Amino acid sequence: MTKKIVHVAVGVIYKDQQLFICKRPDDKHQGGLWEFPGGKVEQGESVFAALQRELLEEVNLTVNGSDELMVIEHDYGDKCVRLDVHIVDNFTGEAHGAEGQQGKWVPINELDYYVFPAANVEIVEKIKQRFK
Ligand SMILES: Nc1nc2c([nH]c(=O)n2[C@@H]2O[C@H](COP(=O)(O)OP(=O)(O)OP(=O)(O)O)[C@@H](O)[C@H]2O)c(=O)[nH]1
Ligand SMILES: [Mg+2]
Repeated sequence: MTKKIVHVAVGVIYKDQQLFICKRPDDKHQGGLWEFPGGKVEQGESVFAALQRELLEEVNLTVNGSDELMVIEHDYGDKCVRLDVHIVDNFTGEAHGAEGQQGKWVPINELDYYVFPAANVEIVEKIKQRFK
Protein backbone atom coordinates (compact mmCIF):
# COMPACT_ATOMS: atom_id res chain seq x y z
CA MET A 1 0.00 0.00 0.00
CA THR A 2 1.33 3.44 -0.84
CA LYS A 3 1.61 5.81 2.06
CA LYS A 4 -0.67 8.79 2.29
CA ILE A 5 1.17 12.09 1.86
CA VAL A 6 -0.01 15.05 3.91
CA HIS A 7 0.10 18.20 1.79
CA VAL A 8 1.14 21.26 3.78
CA ALA A 9 1.34 24.97 2.90
CA VAL A 10 4.27 26.59 4.69
CA GLY A 11 4.91 30.35 4.90
CA VAL A 12 8.38 31.82 5.34
CA ILE A 13 7.32 35.22 6.63
CA TYR A 14 9.99 37.75 5.67
CA LYS A 15 10.64 41.35 6.62
CA ASP A 16 13.93 43.31 6.78
CA GLN A 17 16.25 40.29 6.88
CA GLN A 18 14.14 38.65 9.61
CA LEU A 19 11.71 35.71 9.59
CA PHE A 20 8.74 35.10 11.87
CA ILE A 21 8.90 31.59 13.35
CA CYS A 22 6.73 29.77 15.88
CA LYS A 23 7.19 26.97 18.34
CA ARG A 24 5.10 23.85 17.67
CA PRO A 25 2.93 22.81 20.61
CA ASP A 26 4.39 19.83 22.52
CA ASP A 27 1.40 17.58 21.77
CA LYS A 28 1.62 17.96 17.97
CA HIS A 29 3.69 16.07 15.37
CA GLN A 30 7.31 17.31 15.73
CA GLY A 31 6.15 19.16 18.86
CA GLY A 32 8.50 21.50 20.73
CA LEU A 33 10.46 22.32 17.56
CA TRP A 34 10.40 25.66 15.74
CA GLU A 35 8.45 25.93 12.47
CA PHE A 36 7.44 28.25 9.72
CA PRO A 37 3.72 28.85 10.20
CA GLY A 38 1.36 26.90 7.97
CA GLY A 39 -0.81 23.84 7.86
CA LYS A 40 -2.64 21.22 5.86
CA VAL A 41 -4.07 22.01 2.46
CA GLU A 42 -7.72 20.94 2.46
CA GLN A 43 -9.40 18.93 -0.27
CA GLY A 44 -10.05 21.16 -3.30
CA GLU A 45 -8.17 24.10 -1.80
CA SER A 46 -5.28 25.86 -3.56
CA VAL A 47 -1.92 26.10 -1.80
CA PHE A 48 -2.21 29.89 -1.75
CA ALA A 49 -5.69 29.77 -0.20
CA ALA A 50 -4.41 27.34 2.44
CA LEU A 51 -1.48 29.64 3.15
CA GLN A 52 -3.82 32.61 3.58
CA ARG A 53 -6.18 30.64 5.85
CA GLU A 54 -3.43 29.13 8.01
CA LEU A 55 -1.43 32.34 8.45
CA LEU A 56 -4.54 34.25 9.45
CA GLU A 57 -5.41 31.54 12.01
CA GLU A 58 -1.93 30.98 13.38
CA VAL A 59 -0.20 34.38 13.27
CA ASN A 60 -3.03 36.80 12.40
CA LEU A 61 -1.49 38.02 9.15
CA THR A 62 -3.33 38.75 5.94
CA VAL A 63 -1.27 37.38 3.06
CA ASN A 64 -1.58 39.48 -0.09
CA GLY A 65 0.95 37.62 -2.20
CA SER A 66 3.64 34.95 -2.00
CA ASP A 67 6.49 33.45 -4.01
CA GLU A 68 7.09 29.73 -4.28
CA LEU A 69 10.45 28.80 -2.76
CA MET A 70 10.49 25.00 -3.00
CA VAL A 71 8.56 21.76 -2.54
CA ILE A 72 9.94 19.15 -0.15
CA GLU A 73 8.77 15.59 0.39
CA HIS A 74 9.88 14.03 3.63
CA ASP A 75 9.12 10.71 5.31
CA TYR A 76 9.25 10.97 9.09
CA GLY A 77 8.43 7.27 9.43
CA ASP A 78 5.21 7.98 11.33
CA LYS A 79 4.10 10.47 8.69
CA CYS A 80 4.92 11.56 5.12
CA VAL A 81 4.63 15.24 4.27
CA ARG A 82 4.83 17.37 1.16
CA LEU A 83 5.75 20.91 2.16
CA ASP A 84 4.82 23.58 -0.38
CA VAL A 85 7.04 26.37 0.89
CA HIS A 86 6.34 29.98 -0.01
CA ILE A 87 8.13 33.20 0.85
CA VAL A 88 5.56 35.62 2.26
CA ASP A 89 6.82 39.20 2.04
CA ASN A 90 3.57 40.87 1.05
CA PHE A 91 1.27 40.84 4.08
CA THR A 92 -0.61 43.12 6.42
CA GLY A 93 -0.93 42.92 10.19
CA GLU A 94 1.42 42.44 13.14
CA ALA A 95 2.65 38.85 13.40
CA HIS A 96 2.12 37.08 16.73
CA GLY A 97 1.37 33.57 17.96
CA ALA A 98 -2.42 33.80 17.62
CA GLU A 99 -3.05 30.30 18.98
CA GLY A 100 -1.14 30.87 22.22
CA GLN A 101 2.09 29.49 20.78
CA GLN A 102 5.44 31.21 21.10
CA GLY A 103 6.37 33.25 18.04
CA LYS A 104 9.26 35.58 17.26
CA TRP A 105 11.11 37.51 14.58
CA VAL A 106 14.56 36.04 14.05
CA PRO A 107 17.41 37.48 11.94
CA ILE A 108 18.25 35.09 9.08
CA ASN A 109 21.85 34.84 10.25
CA GLU A 110 20.65 33.51 13.63
CA LEU A 111 18.38 30.75 12.24
CA ASP A 112 20.96 28.08 13.13
CA TYR A 113 20.25 28.64 16.84
CA TYR A 114 16.73 27.22 16.39
CA VAL A 115 15.87 23.53 16.01
CA PHE A 116 13.41 22.79 13.20
CA PRO A 117 11.90 19.48 12.01
CA ALA A 118 14.27 17.46 9.77
CA ALA A 119 12.39 18.38 6.59
CA ASN A 120 13.21 22.03 7.24
CA VAL A 121 16.99 21.71 6.96
CA GLU A 122 16.77 22.22 3.18
CA ILE A 123 14.45 25.20 3.62
CA VAL A 124 16.83 26.96 5.98
CA GLU A 125 19.75 26.35 3.58
CA LYS A 126 17.79 27.75 0.64
CA ILE A 127 16.73 30.83 2.62
CA LYS A 128 20.34 31.55 3.59
CA GLN A 129 21.32 31.35 -0.11
CA ARG A 130 18.45 33.53 -1.24
CA PHE A 131 18.91 36.33 1.31
CA LYS A 132 22.68 36.46 1.75
N1 LIG B 1 3.50 24.28 9.67
C1 LIG B 1 4.61 23.60 9.48
N2 LIG B 1 4.55 22.25 9.41
C2 LIG B 1 5.71 21.59 9.22
C3 LIG B 1 6.95 22.27 9.07
N3 LIG B 1 7.94 21.33 8.86
C4 LIG B 1 7.34 20.11 8.91
O1 LIG B 1 7.90 19.03 8.78
N4 LIG B 1 5.97 20.27 9.12
C5 LIG B 1 5.02 19.17 9.24
O2 LIG B 1 3.87 19.43 8.46
C6 LIG B 1 2.72 18.78 9.05
C7 LIG B 1 1.47 19.64 9.04
O3 LIG B 1 1.61 20.85 9.72
P1 LIG B 1 0.62 21.40 10.89
O4 LIG B 1 0.67 20.55 12.09
O5 LIG B 1 1.03 22.82 11.02
O6 LIG B 1 -0.84 21.29 10.30
P2 LIG B 1 -2.11 22.17 10.77
O7 LIG B 1 -1.68 23.57 11.06
O8 LIG B 1 -3.14 21.94 9.69
O9 LIG B 1 -2.51 21.58 12.17
P3 LIG B 1 -3.51 20.47 12.69
O10 LIG B 1 -2.62 19.28 12.89
O11 LIG B 1 -3.98 21.00 14.00
O12 LIG B 1 -4.58 20.27 11.67
C8 LIG B 1 3.15 18.35 10.44
O13 LIG B 1 3.32 16.95 10.40
C9 LIG B 1 4.49 19.02 10.66
O14 LIG B 1 5.33 18.25 11.47
C10 LIG B 1 7.00 23.69 9.14
O15 LIG B 1 8.03 24.36 9.03
N5 LIG B 1 5.79 24.30 9.35
MG1 LIG C 1 0.01 24.53 11.57
